[in-house]
Amino acid sequence: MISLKNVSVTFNSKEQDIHAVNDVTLTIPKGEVFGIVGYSGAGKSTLVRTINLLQRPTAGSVIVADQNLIQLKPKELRAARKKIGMIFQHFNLMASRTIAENVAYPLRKSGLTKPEIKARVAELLDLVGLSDKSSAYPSQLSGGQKQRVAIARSLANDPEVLLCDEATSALDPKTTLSILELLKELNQKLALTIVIITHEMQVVKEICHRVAVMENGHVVEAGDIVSIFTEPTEQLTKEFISTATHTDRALANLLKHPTLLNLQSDDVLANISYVGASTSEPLIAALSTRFGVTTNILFGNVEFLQETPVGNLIVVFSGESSQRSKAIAYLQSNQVKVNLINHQQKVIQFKKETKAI
Ligand SMILES: Nc1ncnc2c1ncn2[C@@H]1O[C@H](COP(=O)(O)OP(=O)(O)OP(=O)(O)O)[C@@H](O)[C@H]1O
Repeated sequence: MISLKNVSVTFNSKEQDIHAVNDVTLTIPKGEVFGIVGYSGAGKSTLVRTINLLQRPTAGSVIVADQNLIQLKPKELRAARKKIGMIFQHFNLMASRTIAENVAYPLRKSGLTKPEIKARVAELLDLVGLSDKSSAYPSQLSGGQKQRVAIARSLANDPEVLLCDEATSALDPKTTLSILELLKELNQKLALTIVIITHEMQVVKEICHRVAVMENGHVVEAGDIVSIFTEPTEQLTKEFISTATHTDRALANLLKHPTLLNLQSDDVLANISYVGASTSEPLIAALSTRFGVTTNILFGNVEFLQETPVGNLIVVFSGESSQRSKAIAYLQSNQVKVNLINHQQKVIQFKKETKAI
């Protein structure tokens, strides 16, 4: 559906050239929800704006629905753009027009008659759950409702692609979830291809099939959501993931209060993680019966990524050293990853870090 090949965007200024996007190649198939994450300034907005040529790349090609947008004449490009909807962080609604008029706006040159436009607007407002707000004005709506109107408007011309530029960043967590639910529904109902840019891994985790991580204009890592969450290779990706799984924060809290850990000489602290149908419970029970090793779970986070369960636990293994090693090998042979945590070193490091702050 979308193919970006060696796309670069350079902004020239007197002082310096800014390489906002640097040689990015990405393919997004039809019907996929694709996330682009990165810190502020990574180049996400610039990259996503090349998909509808709001930003013309300095180099590379942009192919959407088998058309190379860069080679299109202005009239052809206008037609192609109708098939690419876009929503923004601040909704961009017209304050002086009603909700129905806002949604009808993209249809003004569609060739539809007035009654046809009215029917289409009613259908779109129904799709986003706002049929009762058609005569209201944007100022009378909550942020979540305004984003629903923006979504209805972006769908007016039946697009095949929807670009979402930080679409939930101005919303509270509950409203964010409801907008993500709506996007998920539209993706499934309309086979809409969705590209979401965000700095929140939580958003990616909720809705995306695949994700790309950006830094300094480059895509540093990309992959399906389960692989990225369970086997990230880049440090930046790991940082983003820990914000969504909360494991790092839990570990920091435990290290801040070593009495909570209360480790004995035969104890080891570890972070264990697993993917897929196997749950940790029977395996942990087996460590006790097979090896005489007890497992104390200090923190647990189990969630579903695209219907695949992914578990992350912080545990203390207690038992005789050689039995502990056998128990850990047993977990590993059952596809459970075990990372031993050198807690003394971590506590020293943690104390240094907090002093530095
Ligand atoms: N029109 C422009 N002219 C000059 N520099 C620009 C322009 N647009 C973006 N930039 C620069 O390009 C880089 C990437 O910006 P971009 O907005 O794409 O990042 P981002 O990852 O979307 O960040 P944010 O999440 O803060 O929007 C930044 O250094 C930015 O200052």
